[in-house]
Amino acid sequence: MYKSIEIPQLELKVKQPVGLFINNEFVKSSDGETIESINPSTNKRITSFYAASEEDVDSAVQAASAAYRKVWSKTSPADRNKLLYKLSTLIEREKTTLAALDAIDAGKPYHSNALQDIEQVLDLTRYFAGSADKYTHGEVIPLNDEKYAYTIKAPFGVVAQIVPWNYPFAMASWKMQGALAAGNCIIIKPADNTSLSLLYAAQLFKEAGFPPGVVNVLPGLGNVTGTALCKHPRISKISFTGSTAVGGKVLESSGQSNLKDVTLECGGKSPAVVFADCDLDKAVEWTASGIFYNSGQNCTANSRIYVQEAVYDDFLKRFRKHVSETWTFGSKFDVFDPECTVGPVVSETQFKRIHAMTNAEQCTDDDNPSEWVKTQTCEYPTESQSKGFFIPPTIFTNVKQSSSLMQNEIFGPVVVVAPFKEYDEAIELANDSDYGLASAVFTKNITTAHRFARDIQAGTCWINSSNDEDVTVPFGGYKMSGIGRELGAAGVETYLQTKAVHVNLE
Ligand SMILES: NC(=O)C1=CN([C@@H]2O[C@H](COP(=O)(O)OP(=O)(O)OC[C@H]3O[C@@H](n4cnc5c(N)ncnc54)[C@H](O)[C@@H]3O)[C@@H](O)[C@H]2O)C=CC1
Ligand code: BAL
Repeated sequence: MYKSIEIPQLELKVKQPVGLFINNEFVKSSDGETIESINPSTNKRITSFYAASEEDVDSAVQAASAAYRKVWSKTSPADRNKLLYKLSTLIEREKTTLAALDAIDAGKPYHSNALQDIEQVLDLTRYFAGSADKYTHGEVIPLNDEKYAYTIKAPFGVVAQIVPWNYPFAMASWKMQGALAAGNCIIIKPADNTSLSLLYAAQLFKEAGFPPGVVNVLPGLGNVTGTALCKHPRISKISFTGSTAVGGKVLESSGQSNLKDVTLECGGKSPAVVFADCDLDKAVEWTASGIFYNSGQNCTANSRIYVQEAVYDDFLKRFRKHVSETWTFGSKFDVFDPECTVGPVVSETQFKRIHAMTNAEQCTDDDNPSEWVKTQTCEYPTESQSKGFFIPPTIFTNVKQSSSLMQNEIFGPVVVVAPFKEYDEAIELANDSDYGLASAVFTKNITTAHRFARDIQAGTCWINSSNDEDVTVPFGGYKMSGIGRELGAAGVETYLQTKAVHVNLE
């Protein structure tokens, strides 16, 4: 159930679990199916691991249901606090390995990105440890002299969680730690192309003292393991992060099975609006990191930048220069090189998808590809330099608002920059999207800033920053970007249902 993975850049030898984690044990899948993990920096195989079948999903549900009934529903918030806190100390001990696994599996630059993910996981594990006895209270509601009511916040019991590949261990932790703090047992499916860090972390939950069956990790394919989780009648809640298309399928499966509660965190096409009165250099820095961090594979990436006409040319000049100097593959095409700030995209599928979108291979009547102006701030690596999925930071201008580049989520290091004249036009352009996840505004005018925050149709608005997250602040989307919120108090509350108790003293 373990394989050895060597990471020579850190002189690290990892004893990697490769089984399904059910009842605190790593086991083979019932049908013996496996998945290969590929290193996107090299396009070479790392290892393979077991993939859960429908039967395995059922075994995990049985394990989680039994654990909930016999043990976990009887634990106190204080016990859950202690277990989560202990978990945080183990994650801290294993920080290097967890970050290194995400670096080789997802192509994350180790120094500037993968380590930051684990720092965030540490913050949120401590935060949710402290939340276990704070966001789980009901309330008392006085009715009349003889009657009152109170509410109990009750966990769902068994919840399923499906996470994507852009922040493998961090996205899992956003969901797991909150659900556990609220008192649920969980079955979590990592993305099939980035399962290693979560499998490694599974053993830390056991070491921390979580009883068997409380945490189950089922790697597997979306249309097998994911579908079986979405349709299972004994799972009461599902939380999903990934594409809007699959988010729709999760909702559909819930409707066709048992109306399980659904939280969705889906795609985005987040605008950044740069007013002429802002600090232009700071706006350049924030919007560049807001699109090129994690190679643009962020649901909140500011992939559309609208700049007020008076500073449009100046912004573009400074933006191109800053990106070419700061956002780089590094000379070694190695995510462990401290110079590397732009890693490869996660897979060959994503590489080809982004290539097709940016080379007008999927154009509609609304596109104007012959007029697009495209700047790449560096070259693709040659075959001898790297066989990895590196895509140069790419800046488009002269793109119509209705164009696919402007409307569709690209999920790569690709940004479109366009001019606007006045506030009303800016807000209209910014809101012209099916998505509504995040937004950013750059201005020194306090009225403009807060007007924008009021008018923008998005779950997050950054004033004079971008893609700035904090585990205490709720996160989620308007429109087709999702349903519900994660992180902050919402990260626990979303895993609780309310029971009303009516008391009659007559
Ligand atoms: N909002 C976000 O953070 C993310 C957005 N995306 C968007 O989706 C595009 C495609 O990426 P994909 O890997 O195809 O995302 P995806 O939505 O297919 O994958 C996300 C997760 O859902 C699972 N899944 C896939 N099909 C499923 C199904 N039928 N039922 C249940 N679970 C299923 C996958 O195994 C994975 O764990 C990206 O280019 C990007 O635009 C992708 C990943 C994360
Ligand atoms: N930064 C975590 C959520 C996302 O952007 O995909």
